[in-house]
Amino acid sequence: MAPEANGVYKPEMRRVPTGEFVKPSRKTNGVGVQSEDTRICVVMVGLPARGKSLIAQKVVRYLHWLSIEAKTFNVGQYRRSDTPTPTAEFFDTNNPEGERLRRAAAEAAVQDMCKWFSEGKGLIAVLDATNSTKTRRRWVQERCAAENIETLFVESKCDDEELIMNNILEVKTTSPDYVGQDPELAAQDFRKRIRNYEKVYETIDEDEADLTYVKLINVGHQVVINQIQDYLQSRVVYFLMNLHIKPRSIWLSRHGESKYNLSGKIGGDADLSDRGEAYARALPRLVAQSAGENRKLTVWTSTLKRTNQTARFLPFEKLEWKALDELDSGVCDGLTYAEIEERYPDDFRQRDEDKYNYRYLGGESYRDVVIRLEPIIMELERSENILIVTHQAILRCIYAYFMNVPQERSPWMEVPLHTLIKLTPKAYSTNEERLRADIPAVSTFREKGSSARHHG
Ligand SMILES: O=P(O)(O)OC[C@H]1O[C@@](CO)(OP(=O)(O)O)[C@@H](O)[C@@H]1O
Repeated sequence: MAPEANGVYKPEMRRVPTGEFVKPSRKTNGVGVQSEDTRICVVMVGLPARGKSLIAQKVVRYLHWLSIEAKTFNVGQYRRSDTPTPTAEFFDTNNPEGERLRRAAAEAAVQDMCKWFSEGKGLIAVLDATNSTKTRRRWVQERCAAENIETLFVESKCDDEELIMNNILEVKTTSPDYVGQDPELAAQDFRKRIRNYEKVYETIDEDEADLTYVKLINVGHQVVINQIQDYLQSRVVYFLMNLHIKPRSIWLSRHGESKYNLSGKIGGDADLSDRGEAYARALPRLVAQSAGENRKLTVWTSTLKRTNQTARFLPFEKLEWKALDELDSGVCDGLTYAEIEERYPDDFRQRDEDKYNYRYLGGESYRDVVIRLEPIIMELERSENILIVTHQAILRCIYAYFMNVPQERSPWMEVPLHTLIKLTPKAYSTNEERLRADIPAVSTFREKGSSARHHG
């Protein structure tokens, strides 16, 4: 039986030893929700430099990771086709030409979005613009309602000067509106633009009590929610509630080389090899080098011995998560890839064909792992200063979330042993640094399509 029969995901069915090659039906969105009829437009609201684009981009990335088709429609991009580098005066509401062009850009974006929905391309769109007046919001809501699209307004209110300054800094260096301009002049102009918006800005209030909305006050500080309608909306809201946009990094490492890694066996709960042990001893230095001597981190490990042994010399608080245990390889646990190819040739081939969806007989697929990792991602979004010591498949899934790696590629990424990865989320992408410990280890990487037999 297909574990997602009737489009309803039943967690208890996850480990049914069918080994069946399960490809989620088009009717499900991969998290097991039958939501074909639900289409949501997430409407961003807020002054410039309040992190709206960052929030929009994070929501879309999170949804993609969960296999929910989503897309951002950025009104600024539409406006730029007519007015590529406007000055602050363009945004003055007393400037009728500016008003006309801005309205036209909003209309073009909404029109494209409606087309995107009607072509069945996705479930959630994010309309990224200031939508700063009640009239504009009502217009968006009515336009969407006419097309049977739900609206979820997300207002980012922020009076934390440091956060606003950070955003202005980021904008003046990265915004396409100011390409090639003097950064100081760009910042001045941008501040003027904000003042123009402030003159007409209306926060969401009682007059709009019929709208579905979330107000994020100083992102991560306070959240007000109103009229949430359904499961998919509440899912987005829950994610938004956990967000903060303070600058931070996340550190990731696989455990040190294990005795199973040495012999090419997968799964199990083996001890570290001698070289793995050396990595565990070297890790505190490597972390200090990357995070700074005085930074206090919290270390998350799986419940398996190899991650605990790797983390044991780190002078930090440690937390064990079952959800971080390696992908369950079911009946193949303890075998080498060559043995799997020999005993289960069809499975071996099927896994190669679609590694993300292939579920081991009595075990898990990468898709299953993503679902069990969701609480980890939520907790990571809420936290700062986390180092995760985990396994190859788990690390690939977490990495894919931050780096927006598509499902066809994520299970095939090379994540070497004895390497510390530092990820630093930025407004429009995530920076990555890799620090290698000078301790050799086997490679556990197997390329798509390659026979495993000659590896023994
Ligand atoms: O999905 P693939 O590429 O098989 O990688 C996952 C495998 O990586 C391994 C090593 O080969 O993980 P681990 O890092 O825990 O040692 C196996 O235990 C696990 O089955």
